[in-house]
Amino acid sequence: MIFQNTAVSLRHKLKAIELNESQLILQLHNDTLAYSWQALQCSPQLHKTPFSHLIEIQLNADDTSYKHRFAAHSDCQGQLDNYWCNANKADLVNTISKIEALLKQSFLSHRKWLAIKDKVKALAVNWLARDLKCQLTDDIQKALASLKELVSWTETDIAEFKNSFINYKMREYKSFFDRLEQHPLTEAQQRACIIQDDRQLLLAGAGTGKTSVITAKFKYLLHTKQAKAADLLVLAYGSDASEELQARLEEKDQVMTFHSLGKQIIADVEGSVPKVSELSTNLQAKTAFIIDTLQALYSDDSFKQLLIAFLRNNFAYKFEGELSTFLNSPLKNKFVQTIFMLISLYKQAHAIDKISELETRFSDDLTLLRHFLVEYNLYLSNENSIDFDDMIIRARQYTLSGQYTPQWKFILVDEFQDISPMRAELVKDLLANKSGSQLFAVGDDWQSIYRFNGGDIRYTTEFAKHFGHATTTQLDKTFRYSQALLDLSAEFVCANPQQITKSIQAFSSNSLPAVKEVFHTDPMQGVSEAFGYIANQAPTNASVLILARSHAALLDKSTLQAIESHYQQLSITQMTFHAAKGKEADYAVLIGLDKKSLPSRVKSAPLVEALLPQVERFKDAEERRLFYVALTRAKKQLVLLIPEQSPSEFVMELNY
Ligand SMILES: Nc1ncnc2c1ncn2[C@@H]1O[C@H](COP(=O)(O)OP(=O)(O)OP(=O)(O)O)[C@@H](O)[C@H]1O
Repeated sequence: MIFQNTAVSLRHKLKAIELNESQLILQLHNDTLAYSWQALQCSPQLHKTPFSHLIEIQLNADDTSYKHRFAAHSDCQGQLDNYWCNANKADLVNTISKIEALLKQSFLSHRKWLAIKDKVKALAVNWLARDLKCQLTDDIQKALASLKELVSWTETDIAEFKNSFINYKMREYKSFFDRLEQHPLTEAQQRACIIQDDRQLLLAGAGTGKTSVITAKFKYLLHTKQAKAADLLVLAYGSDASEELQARLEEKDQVMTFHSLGKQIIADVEGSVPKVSELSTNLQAKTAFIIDTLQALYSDDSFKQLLIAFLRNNFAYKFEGELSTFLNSPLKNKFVQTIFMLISLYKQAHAIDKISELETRFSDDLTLLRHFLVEYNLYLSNENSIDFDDMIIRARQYTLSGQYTPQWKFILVDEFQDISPMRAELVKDLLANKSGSQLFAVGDDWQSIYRFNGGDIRYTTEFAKHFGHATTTQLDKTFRYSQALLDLSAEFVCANPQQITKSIQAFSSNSLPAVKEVFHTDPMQGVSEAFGYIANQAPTNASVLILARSHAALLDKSTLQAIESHYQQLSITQMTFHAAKGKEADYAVLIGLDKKSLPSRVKSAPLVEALLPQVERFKDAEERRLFYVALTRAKKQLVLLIPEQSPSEFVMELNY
């Protein structure tokens, strides 16, 4: 079809335009330009000017538009649109149907939406810039209606769409979610399984079923064929949690601690499982190493001065006699422990480039520490071994250098509130080196209690800042204890305004008061009164956890044995507040609740403090969370042994 220029003027460089199925041909006086319809960003547009027309052509290849003066035949625009639509409709219809399929197929993750948004934007430029002056076929009209809707989606529309997707999947997989665990999953638990954003944080409180959700999500991803077992990695904080998760999943190899993950990555690259140094596991070996190092270096006067200053500043120890005097003092063990802690923290801080900022403030202590580090590294290399920090450090190096290529599409991390910077960086590296991989972090900022091991609560409270755009949801029911215990423990922990507010309800009611107070003037009298009370009302085989802030505050072995043999109908275990994380029992008996012991204000060496994550502004923030952990272990009743003379300020603050 040819449209001749209807005006004759030198300003009109176009003689005619020719349209056929495949091309638009512009005949100029001295040239011919041919464009395939697909090369045109949108249908050429005729603009009416006072004396003529302009035909405007926009090429896909660049963003400039080309305009030619041309006096048009009246039907020219309709035909231009018609040819362009016919040639480009397959792209529109196919892209829109792919987008629709993508939206239905899996959860609308942030990355997926960004990709869809880009496509929608490009199509809108092509198709929606102006009304097309031709008859549109049904399939084009349908696709354009979808395009118009997608292009106008606001954040609220996206949220609504995601919500209806989740509701649809909850209906579709109802019987799966009902039968997955011993109990049907709650709506919040199901939602956490279905949501599959690139970065997802599930915030929970104590006893809200975090472990149930991790295992359920793992099984859901497999069941819905979004993942094969090899695509999934579950990371647990410690070996207890890892074993519990392994026990609940068939695909046991997919569950690891951070250390076993590091070990596996190293073994993969190096071809053999690395040997773990005895200095990491054996206290005697540690002590011998420190003594040997001290004896070897003590004759160096500068080392001696650094050591004397370190002991004075950190332990108020005055070096008066020989090295042997110090080595026979009770401080020796604490010194061994501190140096090993410093070696570990130094390595962790070094791995994330955090040492330089401490150089000036801790110049002497760092110099002393480096003496130990040199010897330590020599020891490990002679032994051809690594320590626990190396497992993560080396795994990161191999991942960053490309020697190791992670295969996991879905990384699920338990106890996220206690993740340390080095571990968080390893997770980031694994995600960055597997395109499209997703992170599901499950944590409870109210139970973050491992700062002394490098745990940094800010990875949870500022999750998106560290990991990028994220969907955060909460578990809203606790299955462990009554509303009364829930209220008092939540109020206590949230006295710190930095803790994230959560709305949690108790799943079941309990006829017993939340707390039984046992006031005492003598701790032993308190213990026997507490057990008398429990034995009176508890059914046979009721479980009891005796909990204390420190090992020193726990019952001595003979007292515990005496209680166990007196109350054989009860199943009694004792542990520290820290060790109780993740545990539950019918009754929790909290002991050692005196002013001096709780909150603990034991100070670490200043360099240790500086190497650990920043201290929170709120006073005793971590101690408060630790007490919250202890308060939330009891299913039936919490028994508080309160010294009449000097009760802990934490106990006085409880509102029941
Ligand atoms: N949907 C549910 N219905 C009934 N009980 C449930 C449900 N989900 C979990 N539970 C039960 O709740 C209890 C607590 O679960 P779990 O140990 O996973 O909690 P948690 O959030 O890890 O607790 P914590 O942080 O205190 O260790 C368990 O006994 C578990 O079986």
